[in-house]
Amino acid sequence: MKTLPDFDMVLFGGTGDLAMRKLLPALYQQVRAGTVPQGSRILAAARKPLSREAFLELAETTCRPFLGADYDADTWRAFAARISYFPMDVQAGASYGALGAALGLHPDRVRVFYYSTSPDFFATISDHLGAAGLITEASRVVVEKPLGHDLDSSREINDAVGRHFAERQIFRIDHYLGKEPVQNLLALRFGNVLFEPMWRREWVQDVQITVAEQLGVEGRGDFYEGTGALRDMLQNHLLQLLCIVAMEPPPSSDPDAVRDEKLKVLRSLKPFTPADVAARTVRGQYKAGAVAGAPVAGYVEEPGVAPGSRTETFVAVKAEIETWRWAGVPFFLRTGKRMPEKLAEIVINFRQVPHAIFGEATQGTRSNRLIIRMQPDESMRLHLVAKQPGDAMALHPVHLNLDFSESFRARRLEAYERLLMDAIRGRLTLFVRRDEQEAAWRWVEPILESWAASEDRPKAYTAGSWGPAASSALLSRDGLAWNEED
Ligand SMILES: NC(=O)C1=CN([C@@H]2O[C@H](COP(=O)(O)OP(=O)(O)OC[C@H]3O[C@@H](n4cnc5c(N)ncnc54)[C@H](OP(=O)(O)O)[C@@H]3O)[C@@H](O)[C@H]2O)C=CC1
Ligand SMILES: O=C1O[C@H](COP(=O)(O)O)[C@@H](O)[C@H](O)[C@H]1O
Repeated sequence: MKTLPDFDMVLFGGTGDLAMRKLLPALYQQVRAGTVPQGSRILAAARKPLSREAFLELAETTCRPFLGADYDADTWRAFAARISYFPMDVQAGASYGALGAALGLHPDRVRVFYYSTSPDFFATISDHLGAAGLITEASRVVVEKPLGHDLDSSREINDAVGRHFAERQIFRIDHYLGKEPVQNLLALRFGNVLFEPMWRREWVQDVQITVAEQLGVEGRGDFYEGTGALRDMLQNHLLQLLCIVAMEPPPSSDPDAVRDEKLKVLRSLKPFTPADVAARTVRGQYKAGAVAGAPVAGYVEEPGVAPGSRTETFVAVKAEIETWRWAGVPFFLRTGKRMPEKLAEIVINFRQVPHAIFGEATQGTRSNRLIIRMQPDESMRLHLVAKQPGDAMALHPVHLNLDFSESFRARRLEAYERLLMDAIRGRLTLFVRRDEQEAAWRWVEPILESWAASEDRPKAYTAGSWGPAASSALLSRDGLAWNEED
């Protein structure tokens, strides 16, 4: 892998869940891969009044389980040597002095500010960085999702960040875009001629996107209460996946060429009327149950969750794209916490053969579908039927493995690892542009408004199930069912 340019990365929220589970492990992996130049530095900042040594101890203990067999003490030492820690309140302008002194004057050196804190701080941090003169031409800022809680608040944050950083310096991260199978889907669609003629309403019956988690809110109840599954997952991750499936071939892989096409998809999504919200969305909230054989509490019993909370932990939506390519093809999206398994997949269900010369055997539900799986395993499989060896013309479901993981022995990069490296290199293709983000908010807002105005509560589902029964009904009304393929 190519070496990165010399960089300084300032990690606001350096003691937080995201930093410890994803960001520091991603940087460690790059040190291990030998791509991080000797002089590059990681400057972690958070409120806790820790010494550098205490922070490093906390980081090692917390990150180690996420590194698994890739942890080794020598590499960790080499990684830790690049880290410093700044105890500071990001709201206090005076606390940026020490950070500025450490960063020094290096106008050409890549400087990445990663905002891994609540989005409530993004404007303030940007203002203080600007006032302290810490934003150079070679600076970038990475902002986490969800950005705001609706269109207006996302605009306010984008305006505030945009007062100090040009759009080309703003990296709005959506880690689902960094997942290997998503990259591979782009390669499959735009690197081959085979699928393009079939990638349209004439041949595609429906598309299903599922992101299911076994986890609950994992101590993030306070955060989740004001967020819910629609804002936390669907507004960003699932809609970005939908864009990758549905976009027209871009003229190049240039960031704006790709993002222009995604924007067109978001702008072509059929808007929701209040009646549509009732008919085309389902929201659920888990109650006590069992996941992976262990009993788990219901959402309202989680710390930080208000009694009687109406926050949804599950959402399913039927989306429609009003273009010649996709008219009439339903895109079903669902995501939820405390589901039976961790599963993230995109299923493209192609139409069945128009005339079945082999009888019913070719009409089975298992064939003519492409499954792009991001979790738990990473794979891309085309499900077909083939003749079973032997005398009789008996057909049997088979699949072609399209990601050729056997052919490529290189280590697969974790999504955050790829995206952090892209941010350091200044590559914007896998990051979300402001207009895309706002189009996504515009589309989900009527759902949020209808839910807020409604007397109805989210439908209860037992932890460890696939969500409320209404989720299956959303598809069965079209004579369809969620994929249950292994
Ligand atoms: N966790 C996840 O899986 C994901 C998180 N995100 C987003 O990433 C961001 C961070 O999330 P997460 O790590 O979970 O949040 P946490 O609550 O775990 O961490 C928040 C971090 O912000 C720091 N912080 C809070 N207040 C201040 C302050 N006044 N001054 C300085 N530092 C402060 C905390 O420091 P201290 O510990 O010292 O108080 C802590 O390091 C959020 O925007 C979230 O929406 C996005 C996708 C996934
Ligand atoms: O962005 C988020 O994603 C995680 C799930 O990510 P995954 O890569 O593990 O599927 C989710 O748990 C979290 O609530 C959300 O903020």
